[in-house]
Amino acid sequence: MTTRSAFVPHTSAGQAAQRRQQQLTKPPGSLGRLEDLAMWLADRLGRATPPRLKPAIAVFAADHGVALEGVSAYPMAVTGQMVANFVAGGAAISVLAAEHGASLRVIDVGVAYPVPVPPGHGADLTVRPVRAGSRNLLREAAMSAEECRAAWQAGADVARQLVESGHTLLIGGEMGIGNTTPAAALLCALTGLPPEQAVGRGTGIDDTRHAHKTEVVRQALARARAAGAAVSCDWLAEVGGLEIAALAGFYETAAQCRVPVLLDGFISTVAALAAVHHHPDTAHWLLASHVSAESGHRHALAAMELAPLLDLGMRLGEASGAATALPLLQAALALHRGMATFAEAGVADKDAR
Ligand SMILES: O=C(O)c1ccc[n+]([C@@H]2O[C@H](COP(=O)([O-])O)[C@@H](O)[C@H]2O)c1
Ligand SMILES: Cc1cc2nc[nH]c2cc1C
Repeated sequence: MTTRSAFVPHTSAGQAAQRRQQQLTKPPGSLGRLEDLAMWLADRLGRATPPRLKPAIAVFAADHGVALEGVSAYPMAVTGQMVANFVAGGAAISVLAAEHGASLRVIDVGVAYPVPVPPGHGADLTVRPVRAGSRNLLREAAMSAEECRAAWQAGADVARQLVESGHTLLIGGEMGIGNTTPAAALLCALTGLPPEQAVGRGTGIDDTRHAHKTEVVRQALARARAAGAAVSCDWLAEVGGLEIAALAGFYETAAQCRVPVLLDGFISTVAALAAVHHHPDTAHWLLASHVSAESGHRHALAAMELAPLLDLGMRLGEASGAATALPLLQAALALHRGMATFAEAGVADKDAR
Protein backbone atom coordinates (compact mmCIF):
# COMPACT_ATOMS: atom_id res chain seq x y z
CA MET A 1 0.00 0.00 0.00
CA THR A 2 1.30 3.47 -0.81
CA THR A 3 0.92 6.25 1.75
CA ARG A 4 -0.35 9.42 0.17
CA SER A 5 0.90 12.60 1.82
CA ALA A 6 -1.76 14.60 3.63
CA PHE A 7 0.65 17.47 4.29
CA VAL A 8 -0.33 20.97 3.18
CA PRO A 9 2.31 23.67 3.81
CA HIS A 10 1.24 26.92 5.47
CA THR A 11 4.65 28.64 5.55
CA SER A 12 7.65 29.08 3.27
CA ALA A 13 9.57 26.79 5.67
CA GLY A 14 6.95 24.12 5.06
CA GLN A 15 7.25 24.56 1.30
CA ALA A 16 11.07 24.34 1.50
CA ALA A 17 10.77 21.20 3.65
CA GLN A 18 8.43 19.68 1.06
CA ARG A 19 10.97 20.39 -1.73
CA ARG A 20 13.78 18.89 0.36
CA GLN A 21 11.77 15.70 1.02
CA GLN A 22 11.42 15.23 -2.75
CA GLN A 23 15.21 15.46 -3.18
CA LEU A 24 16.30 13.02 -0.45
CA THR A 25 17.77 9.65 -1.50
CA LYS A 26 14.61 7.51 -1.32
CA PRO A 27 11.64 6.84 -3.55
CA PRO A 28 9.03 9.55 -2.82
CA GLY A 29 6.71 8.48 0.00
CA SER A 30 8.90 5.54 1.03
CA LEU A 31 9.31 6.85 4.58
CA GLY A 32 5.52 6.96 4.87
CA ARG A 33 4.14 9.16 7.65
CA LEU A 34 7.66 10.05 8.82
CA GLU A 35 7.84 12.32 5.77
CA ASP A 36 4.61 14.12 6.66
CA LEU A 37 5.74 14.41 10.27
CA ALA A 38 9.02 16.08 9.29
CA MET A 39 7.28 18.51 6.93
CA TRP A 40 4.52 19.28 9.46
CA LEU A 41 7.10 20.02 12.17
CA ALA A 42 9.21 22.14 9.81
CA ASP A 43 6.10 24.09 8.84
CA ARG A 44 5.01 24.71 12.44
CA LEU A 45 8.54 25.44 13.69
CA GLY A 46 9.18 27.83 10.78
CA ARG A 47 12.48 26.10 9.85
CA ALA A 48 13.07 24.21 6.59
CA THR A 49 15.41 21.78 8.43
CA PRO A 50 14.57 22.05 12.14
CA PRO A 51 17.14 21.04 14.78
CA ARG A 52 16.43 18.25 17.30
CA LEU A 53 13.26 19.00 19.30
CA LYS A 54 13.53 20.25 22.87
CA PRO A 55 10.42 18.59 24.40
CA ALA A 56 8.74 19.42 27.70
CA ILE A 57 6.16 17.27 29.47
CA ALA A 58 3.70 18.80 31.94
CA VAL A 59 1.45 16.42 33.89
CA PHE A 60 -1.56 18.08 35.56
CA ALA A 61 -3.09 16.25 38.54
CA ALA A 62 -6.43 16.65 40.29
CA ASP A 63 -9.19 14.68 41.97
CA HIS A 64 -12.86 14.30 41.10
CA GLY A 65 -15.86 14.29 43.41
CA VAL A 66 -17.57 11.88 41.02
CA ALA A 67 -15.00 9.20 41.96
CA LEU A 68 -17.17 8.69 45.08
CA GLU A 69 -19.91 7.28 42.80
CA GLY A 70 -17.83 4.12 42.18
CA VAL A 71 -16.84 4.89 38.57
CA SER A 72 -13.15 3.90 38.87
CA ALA A 73 -11.33 0.70 39.79
CA TYR A 74 -9.06 2.65 42.19
CA PRO A 75 -9.52 4.87 45.28
CA MET A 76 -9.06 8.64 45.17
CA ALA A 77 -5.94 8.47 47.36
CA VAL A 78 -4.03 7.03 44.37
CA THR A 79 -3.92 10.44 42.62
CA GLY A 80 -1.69 11.98 45.31
CA GLN A 81 0.33 8.79 45.67
CA MET A 82 1.04 8.74 41.94
CA VAL A 83 2.07 12.41 41.98
CA ALA A 84 4.70 11.45 44.57
CA ASN A 85 5.73 8.54 42.31
CA PHE A 86 6.09 10.89 39.29
CA VAL A 87 8.33 13.16 41.30
CA ALA A 88 10.35 10.31 42.81
CA GLY A 89 11.06 8.86 39.37
CA GLY A 90 9.18 5.55 39.63
CA ALA A 91 6.23 6.16 37.28
CA ALA A 92 6.08 5.21 33.61
CA ILE A 93 6.26 8.86 32.59
CA SER A 94 9.31 9.44 34.81
CA VAL A 95 11.12 6.61 33.01
CA LEU A 96 10.00 7.65 29.50
CA ALA A 97 10.82 11.34 30.01
CA ALA A 98 14.34 10.47 31.19
CA GLU A 99 14.80 7.92 28.39
CA HIS A 100 13.76 10.34 25.64
CA GLY A 101 15.38 13.51 26.99
CA ALA A 102 12.21 15.44 27.85
CA SER A 103 11.90 17.70 30.88
CA LEU A 104 9.13 16.63 33.29
CA ARG A 105 7.02 18.97 35.37
CA VAL A 106 4.10 17.89 37.57
CA ILE A 107 1.42 20.41 38.53
CA ASP A 108 -1.07 19.75 41.33
CA VAL A 109 -4.15 21.80 40.41
CA GLY A 110 -6.46 20.02 42.86
CA VAL A 111 -5.25 16.79 44.45
CA ALA A 112 -7.53 15.88 47.38
CA TYR A 113 -4.98 13.86 49.38
CA PRO A 114 -1.50 15.14 48.55
CA VAL A 115 1.45 13.02 49.69
CA PRO A 116 4.42 15.00 51.05
CA VAL A 117 7.36 14.78 48.66
CA PRO A 118 10.85 15.05 50.16
CA PRO A 119 12.84 17.95 48.66
CA GLY A 120 15.64 17.27 46.19
CA HIS A 121 13.78 14.64 44.20
CA GLY A 122 13.75 14.24 40.39
CA ALA A 123 10.82 15.95 38.66
CA ASP A 124 9.78 19.48 39.30
CA LEU A 125 6.51 19.68 41.35
CA THR A 126 4.35 22.81 41.35
CA VAL A 127 1.56 22.92 43.93
CA ARG A 128 -1.14 25.29 42.71
CA PRO A 129 -4.44 23.79 43.87
CA VAL A 130 -7.61 25.57 42.80
CA ARG A 131 -9.58 23.44 45.26
CA ALA A 132 -9.12 19.97 46.80
CA GLY A 133 -10.76 18.09 43.93
CA SER A 134 -13.73 19.05 41.79
CA ARG A 135 -17.29 18.64 43.11
CA ASN A 136 -19.39 15.59 42.24
CA LEU A 137 -20.54 16.36 38.69
CA LEU A 138 -23.47 13.93 38.99
CA ARG A 139 -25.05 16.17 41.63
CA GLU A 140 -23.72 19.71 40.94
CA ALA A 141 -21.31 21.67 38.75
CA ALA A 142 -17.81 20.19 39.02
CA MET A 143 -16.34 23.71 39.20
CA SER A 144 -17.62 27.25 39.48
CA ALA A 145 -16.86 29.40 36.43
CA GLU A 146 -14.19 31.15 38.52
CA GLU A 147 -12.52 27.87 39.56
CA CYS A 148 -12.59 26.68 35.97
CA ARG A 149 -10.90 29.90 34.81
CA ALA A 150 -8.26 29.58 37.56
CA ALA A 151 -7.42 26.02 36.51
CA TRP A 152 -7.30 27.05 32.82
CA GLN A 153 -4.94 29.90 33.75
CA ALA A 154 -2.65 27.55 35.70
CA GLY A 155 -2.22 25.45 32.54
CA ALA A 156 -1.74 28.53 30.37
CA ASP A 157 0.99 29.84 32.71
CA VAL A 158 2.88 26.53 32.58
CA ALA A 159 2.77 26.46 28.76
CA ARG A 160 4.09 30.03 28.57
CA GLN A 161 6.93 29.28 31.02
CA LEU A 162 7.94 26.18 29.07
CA VAL A 163 7.97 28.12 25.78
CA GLU A 164 9.95 30.96 27.39
CA SER A 165 12.55 28.45 28.60
CA GLY A 166 13.15 27.36 25.00
CA HIS A 167 11.08 24.20 24.62
CA THR A 168 10.01 23.53 21.03
CA LEU A 169 7.45 20.76 21.60
CA LEU A 170 4.92 20.61 24.44
CA ILE A 171 3.30 17.44 25.79
CA GLY A 172 0.46 17.57 28.30
CA GLY A 173 -0.52 14.68 30.53
CA GLU A 174 -2.94 14.10 33.38
CA MET A 175 -3.40 12.10 36.56
CA GLY A 176 -6.77 11.94 38.29
CA ILE A 177 -8.65 8.94 39.59
CA GLY A 178 -12.13 9.03 38.06
CA ASN A 179 -11.23 11.42 35.23
CA THR A 180 -12.42 9.21 32.35
CA THR A 181 -15.95 10.01 33.61
CA PRO A 182 -15.72 13.83 33.18
CA ALA A 183 -13.77 13.32 29.94
CA ALA A 184 -16.57 11.11 28.57
CA ALA A 185 -19.26 13.56 29.67
CA LEU A 186 -17.42 16.50 28.11
CA LEU A 187 -16.88 14.57 24.87
CA CYS A 188 -20.65 13.88 24.67
CA ALA A 189 -21.46 17.52 25.41
CA LEU A 190 -19.06 18.86 22.76
CA THR A 191 -19.78 16.35 19.98
CA GLY A 192 -23.28 14.99 20.61
CA LEU A 193 -21.84 11.46 20.93
CA PRO A 194 -24.13 9.17 22.99
CA PRO A 195 -22.70 8.12 26.41
CA GLU A 196 -22.51 4.42 25.38
CA GLN A 197 -19.86 5.34 22.81
CA ALA A 198 -17.90 7.73 25.03
CA VAL A 199 -17.72 5.73 28.25
CA GLY A 200 -14.99 3.12 28.52
CA ARG A 201 -13.31 0.91 31.11
CA GLY A 202 -10.87 3.53 32.43
CA THR A 203 -8.47 1.90 34.89
CA GLY A 204 -10.22 -1.45 34.32
CA ILE A 205 -13.81 -1.57 35.61
CA ASP A 206 -16.13 -4.57 35.22
CA ASP A 207 -19.43 -4.70 33.30
CA THR A 208 -21.57 -3.67 36.28
CA ARG A 209 -19.46 -0.58 37.01
CA HIS A 210 -19.30 0.26 33.32
CA ALA A 211 -23.12 0.27 33.07
CA HIS A 212 -23.29 2.43 36.22
CA LYS A 213 -20.64 4.83 34.86
CA THR A 214 -22.59 5.21 31.61
CA GLU A 215 -25.71 6.07 33.61
CA VAL A 216 -23.73 8.59 35.73
CA VAL A 217 -22.60 10.34 32.52
CA ARG A 218 -26.12 10.33 31.08
CA GLN A 219 -27.60 11.84 34.27
CA ALA A 220 -24.80 14.39 34.66
CA LEU A 221 -25.40 15.63 31.10
CA ALA A 222 -29.15 15.96 31.78
CA ARG A 223 -28.43 17.82 35.04
CA ALA A 224 -26.01 20.25 33.38
CA ARG A 225 -28.35 20.83 30.43
CA ALA A 226 -31.15 21.67 32.87
CA ALA A 227 -28.73 24.02 34.68
CA GLY A 228 -28.36 25.95 31.40
CA ALA A 229 -24.99 24.74 30.06
CA ALA A 230 -24.72 26.04 26.50
CA VAL A 231 -21.20 26.95 25.32
CA SER A 232 -18.07 24.82 25.75
CA CYS A 233 -16.84 26.76 28.82
CA ASP A 234 -20.15 26.09 30.62
CA TRP A 235 -19.81 22.38 29.89
CA LEU A 236 -16.19 22.31 31.03
CA ALA A 237 -17.19 23.81 34.40
CA GLU A 238 -20.29 21.63 34.74
CA VAL A 239 -18.93 18.19 33.82
CA GLY A 240 -15.15 18.66 33.44
CA GLY A 241 -12.36 18.65 35.96
CA LEU A 242 -9.54 20.84 37.24
CA GLU A 243 -6.70 19.06 35.39
CA ILE A 244 -8.84 18.92 32.22
CA ALA A 245 -9.38 22.69 32.35
CA ALA A 246 -5.66 23.22 33.04
CA LEU A 247 -4.75 21.06 30.03
CA ALA A 248 -7.14 23.02 27.81
CA GLY A 249 -5.44 26.27 28.88
CA PHE A 250 -2.03 24.64 28.34
CA TYR A 251 -2.90 23.62 24.76
CA GLU A 252 -4.52 26.92 23.84
CA THR A 253 -1.49 28.87 25.07
CA ALA A 254 1.01 26.57 23.33
CA ALA A 255 -0.87 27.26 20.09
CA GLN A 256 -0.95 31.00 20.76
CA CYS A 257 2.83 30.84 21.31
CA ARG A 258 3.08 28.95 17.98
CA VAL A 259 4.63 25.85 19.56
CA PRO A 260 3.50 22.38 18.41
CA VAL A 261 1.80 20.01 20.82
CA LEU A 262 1.93 16.20 20.93
CA LEU A 263 -1.32 14.88 22.45
CA ASP A 264 -1.54 11.90 24.78
CA GLY A 265 -4.61 9.76 25.49
CA PHE A 266 -8.36 10.05 25.99
CA ILE A 267 -8.56 12.65 28.74
CA SER A 268 -5.83 14.87 27.22
CA THR A 269 -7.48 14.73 23.80
CA VAL A 270 -10.88 15.73 25.20
CA ALA A 271 -9.16 18.66 26.94
CA ALA A 272 -7.67 19.63 23.57
CA LEU A 273 -11.14 19.45 22.04
CA ALA A 274 -12.35 21.92 24.69
CA ALA A 275 -9.44 24.24 23.77
CA VAL A 276 -10.34 23.94 20.08
CA HIS A 277 -13.95 24.84 20.85
CA HIS A 278 -12.71 27.89 22.76
CA HIS A 279 -10.15 28.90 20.13
CA PRO A 280 -10.41 26.93 16.84
CA ASP A 281 -6.88 27.87 15.64
CA THR A 282 -5.52 25.62 18.42
CA ALA A 283 -6.27 22.62 16.16
CA HIS A 284 -3.55 23.72 13.74
CA TRP A 285 -0.84 22.97 16.36
CA LEU A 286 -1.95 19.48 17.48
CA LEU A 287 -0.44 16.10 16.64
CA ALA A 288 -1.96 12.82 17.89
CA SER A 289 0.59 10.41 19.37
CA HIS A 290 -1.54 7.31 19.89
CA VAL A 291 -5.05 5.96 20.16
CA SER A 292 -5.80 4.68 23.60
CA ALA A 293 -7.73 1.51 24.43
CA GLU A 294 -10.31 3.79 26.10
CA SER A 295 -13.18 3.49 23.65
CA GLY A 296 -14.04 7.20 23.43
CA HIS A 297 -10.55 8.23 22.36
CA ARG A 298 -10.98 7.46 18.66
CA HIS A 299 -14.14 9.59 18.64
CA ALA A 300 -12.32 12.52 20.28
CA LEU A 301 -9.52 12.27 17.71
CA ALA A 302 -12.02 12.01 14.84
CA ALA A 303 -13.78 15.16 16.07
CA MET A 304 -10.53 17.05 15.32
CA GLU A 305 -9.64 14.97 12.24
CA LEU A 306 -6.45 13.76 13.93
CA ALA A 307 -4.80 10.48 12.90
CA PRO A 308 -2.80 8.80 15.71
CA LEU A 309 0.75 7.59 15.04
CA LEU A 310 0.52 4.53 17.31
CA ASP A 311 -2.11 2.02 18.34
CA LEU A 312 -0.49 -0.01 21.11
CA GLY A 313 -3.49 -0.68 23.34
CA MET A 314 -2.10 1.72 25.96
CA ARG A 315 -4.51 3.34 28.46
CA LEU A 316 -2.26 4.70 31.17
CA GLY A 317 -2.48 8.45 30.61
CA GLU A 318 0.13 10.61 32.48
CA ALA A 319 1.55 11.56 29.01
CA SER A 320 2.94 8.04 28.52
CA GLY A 321 1.54 7.54 24.99
CA ALA A 322 2.93 10.87 23.81
CA ALA A 323 6.33 10.14 25.38
CA THR A 324 6.36 6.75 23.61
CA ALA A 325 5.76 8.42 20.22
CA LEU A 326 8.34 11.16 20.81
CA PRO A 327 11.29 9.21 19.29
CA LEU A 328 9.29 8.94 16.04
CA LEU A 329 9.22 12.72 15.79
CA GLN A 330 12.95 12.93 16.53
CA ALA A 331 13.61 10.19 13.93
CA ALA A 332 11.52 11.99 11.30
CA LEU A 333 13.50 15.20 11.85
CA ALA A 334 16.88 13.43 11.97
CA LEU A 335 16.16 11.79 8.60
CA HIS A 336 14.91 15.06 7.12
CA ARG A 337 18.03 16.90 8.35
CA GLY A 338 20.68 14.25 7.83
CA MET A 339 19.90 12.35 4.65
CA ALA A 340 21.76 13.24 1.46
CA THR A 341 19.98 14.52 -1.63
CA PHE A 342 20.26 12.61 -4.91
CA ALA A 343 22.65 15.32 -6.20
CA GLU A 344 24.85 15.24 -3.06
CA ALA A 345 25.15 11.44 -3.05
CA GLY A 346 25.50 10.99 -6.81
CA VAL A 347 22.51 8.67 -6.88
CA ALA A 348 20.39 8.65 -10.06
CA ASP A 349 16.90 10.03 -9.43
CA LYS A 350 13.71 8.51 -10.84
CA ASP A 351 13.35 9.03 -14.62
CA ALA A 352 17.08 9.98 -15.00
CA ARG A 353 18.57 8.18 -18.02
O1 LIG B 1 -5.02 8.31 28.61
C1 LIG B 1 -5.92 7.47 28.52
O2 LIG B 1 -6.43 7.17 27.44
C2 LIG B 1 -6.42 6.81 29.79
C3 LIG B 1 -7.40 5.84 29.71
C4 LIG B 1 -7.82 5.24 30.88
C5 LIG B 1 -7.29 5.64 32.12
N1 LIG B 1 -6.36 6.61 32.17
C6 LIG B 1 -5.78 7.04 33.47
O3 LIG B 1 -6.48 6.39 34.53
C7 LIG B 1 -7.09 7.35 35.39
C8 LIG B 1 -8.54 7.49 35.06
O4 LIG B 1 -9.21 6.25 35.01
P1 LIG B 1 -10.53 6.04 35.88
O5 LIG B 1 -10.93 4.63 35.67
O6 LIG B 1 -10.12 6.31 37.31
O7 LIG B 1 -11.53 7.03 35.35
C9 LIG B 1 -6.38 8.67 35.15
O8 LIG B 1 -5.36 8.84 36.09
C10 LIG B 1 -5.85 8.54 33.73
O9 LIG B 1 -4.56 9.09 33.62
C11 LIG B 1 -5.91 7.18 31.03
C1 LIG C 1 -1.60 3.12 39.41
C2 LIG C 1 -2.16 4.14 38.45
C3 LIG C 1 -1.26 4.93 37.68
C4 LIG C 1 -1.79 5.89 36.80
N1 LIG C 1 -1.23 6.76 35.97
C5 LIG C 1 -2.16 7.47 35.37
N2 LIG C 1 -3.34 7.05 35.80
C6 LIG C 1 -3.16 6.07 36.70
C7 LIG C 1 -4.05 5.31 37.46
C8 LIG C 1 -3.54 4.33 38.32
C9 LIG C 1 -4.50 3.51 39.13
